[in-house]
Amino acid sequence: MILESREVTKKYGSKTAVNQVSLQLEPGLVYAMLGPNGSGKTTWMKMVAGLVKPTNGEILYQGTPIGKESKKEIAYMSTEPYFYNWMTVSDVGKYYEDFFEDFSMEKYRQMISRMELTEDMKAKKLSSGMMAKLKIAVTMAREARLYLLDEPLNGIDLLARDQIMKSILEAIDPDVTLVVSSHLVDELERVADAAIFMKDGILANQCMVEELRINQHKSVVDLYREIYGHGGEEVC
Ligand SMILES: Nc1ncnc2c1ncn2[C@@H]1O[C@H](COP(=O)(O)OP(=O)(O)OP(=O)(O)O)[C@@H](O)[C@H]1O
Repeated sequence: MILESREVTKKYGSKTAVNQVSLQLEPGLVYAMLGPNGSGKTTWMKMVAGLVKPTNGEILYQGTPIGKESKKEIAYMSTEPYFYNWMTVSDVGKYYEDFFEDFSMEKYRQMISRMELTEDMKAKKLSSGMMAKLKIAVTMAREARLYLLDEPLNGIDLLARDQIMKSILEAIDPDVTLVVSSHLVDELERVADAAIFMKDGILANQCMVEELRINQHKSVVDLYREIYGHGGEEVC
């Protein structure tokens, strides 16, 4: 196990964004984190990244509470804007290199070229899809053990999405863990080993994609429809 979330709760005033979420992540697996808007995906990821403190419960990274050390090995890509307008793609790499010991400039250059970006492009002139690609490139250029990608496919066109997911998967070692949130359920299903379903801050369901297919003859999309369409009583 690489990460354990033990009855983790986050409250913002009277709003409970994440409600007693207990789950375990195994090394080498790709997790699809699914759920409608406001179901708590981002809040949970931010807590794992050490950016938001749980109100209750604890998160253990390799058996130790998350903190300064875990931040060195957990790479988080947020949905929020990242870069200063004046930066070029090359400046973004240098900026990250200064921040993260595990940042590999070589890996960054490879990711940039796969994303069809060039080093002299200015951040302020990038389209939203190109900006999304740059965020992925800079995040995946870290040699982390756990990557949390919050909606990485947002703003990226249909044909580029498959290529980008492929680049993300190729950028990691086989024992590395990836958690990807997205509303593009069927696209994530194609690459995910496991699915985590969040609903109103609660962990509504969790399953292995292959087991779901073999044992219940269902796809992740089918289960998604059951959980969010009819109350979520099904357990996989
Ligand atoms: N800083 C904050 N202050 C107050 N409420 C917040 C804050 N951040 C999140 N929330 C609330 O917590 C709930 C969960 O939000 P969160 O962003 O984690 O959901 P999400 O599943 O990532 O949604 P989306 O798919 O829209 O990104 C929402 O009701 C949201 O309004």
